[in-house]
Amino acid sequence: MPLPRQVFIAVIGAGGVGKCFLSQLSGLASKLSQSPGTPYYLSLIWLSTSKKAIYHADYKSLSNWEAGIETSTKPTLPLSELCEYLVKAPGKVVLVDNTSNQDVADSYPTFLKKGISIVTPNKKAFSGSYELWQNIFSSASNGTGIGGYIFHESSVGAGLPVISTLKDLVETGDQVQKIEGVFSGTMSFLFNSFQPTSGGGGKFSAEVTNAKNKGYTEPDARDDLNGLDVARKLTILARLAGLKVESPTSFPVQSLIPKELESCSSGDEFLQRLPEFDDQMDQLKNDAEKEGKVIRFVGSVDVPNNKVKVGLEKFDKSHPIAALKGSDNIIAFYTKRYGDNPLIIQGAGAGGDVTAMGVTADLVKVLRLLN
Ligand SMILES: NC(=O)C1=CN([C@@H]2O[C@H](COP(=O)(O)OP(=O)(O)OC[C@H]3O[C@@H](n4cnc5c(N)ncnc54)[C@H](OP(=O)(O)O)[C@@H]3O)[C@@H](O)[C@H]2O)C=CC1
Ligand SMILES: N[C@@H](CC=O)C(=O)O
Ligand code: NA
Repeated sequence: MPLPRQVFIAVIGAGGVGKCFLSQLSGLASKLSQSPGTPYYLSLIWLSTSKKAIYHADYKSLSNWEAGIETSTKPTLPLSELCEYLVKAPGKVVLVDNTSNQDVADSYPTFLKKGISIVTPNKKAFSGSYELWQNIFSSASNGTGIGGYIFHESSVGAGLPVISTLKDLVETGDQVQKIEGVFSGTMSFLFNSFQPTSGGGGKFSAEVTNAKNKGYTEPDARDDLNGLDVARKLTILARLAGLKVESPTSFPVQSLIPKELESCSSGDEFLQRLPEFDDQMDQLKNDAEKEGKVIRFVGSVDVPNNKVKVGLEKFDKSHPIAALKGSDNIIAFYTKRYGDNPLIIQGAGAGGDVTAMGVTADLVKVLRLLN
């Protein structure tokens, strides 16, 4: 029987998602090490945050990473040096980007061209410029060339199988006509708690803080409230459906950031001042209530008409979108094959563990391909 091959794992980002991923990785690694005949075993060789890193020059596996990264005094390396370090590893490498950093995203083509595979929940790589999107996929192998593999399931709907489903629809020749629903765990949680269908609900600003504390928001919650997070997800889905969307700001996106707070210099200052605007949100809620409706933050991609939009809409209380709970997303694919009854995916759309699950599942897909 051939000896199992070592696959080296490098992780950038150890926040809410990163920590959950590392815990799932250790479960996966120990499961693999106990299964007879496994073709590979996993070694964590790199872990970094924005300032610090832990790694060994001789590619020895990292142990006790949690304390290690906490107490490390080693500065992180520039991305070009990280790439050089990983390229020289004595085996295949998978880079796991658990940041929301644009520079890391911009460097994917470089890593991929060197044969390093990537799995990530970072939306910025796939919703930045169309040129970056093309560069990433022309540098990747995904079955054809010599580059690394890339998967990004958790960049839309966290661990929910949204991207894999859309790819399956497109690759099997279905025609996607419309994709619509609730694409943000934060926005879902905010409106489900601020205006539940049963009445009552908390103050909008307090729910924003709750969403942040639960790990649903982007590192800066303004990236959720300005609609850009949903716009990024729709950009990704629209591109996968065949539309050449130039950027997440190339279509109408409604922002919930009050004008007066657009100039806040930090996310913390923004959260501190947000309660001053609770009355404005209450007004929207009361207006909807008078019509017997609730407000929810939704988005849609209309493929034949090449239209994408993101913003608030009112829904009857009996509508499935109105009845969502917690951080649930609901995503409906209207296609030629599915006709009037769309294919629907629903479930938690944010949170460390459910997001890390999509990343870990992508890692398993890469491992199968590396085999
Ligand atoms: N949270 C969720 O529910 C979901 C998140 N995602 C995506 O997952 C990613 C991570 O989110 P989350 O874990 O919540 O974010 P956090 O803010 O909790 O963690 C981000 C981590 O990335 C690190 N980081 C930031 N910039 C860099 C950099 N340039 N180099 C190295 N490390 C860096 C941070 O380090 P430091 O602490 O030093 O700043 C931190 O460890 C994001 O792209 C997000 O959009 C996707 C779906 C759902
Ligand atoms: N902030 C995002 C995280 C997942 O993509 C959200 O709330 O949906
Ligand atoms: Na997903």
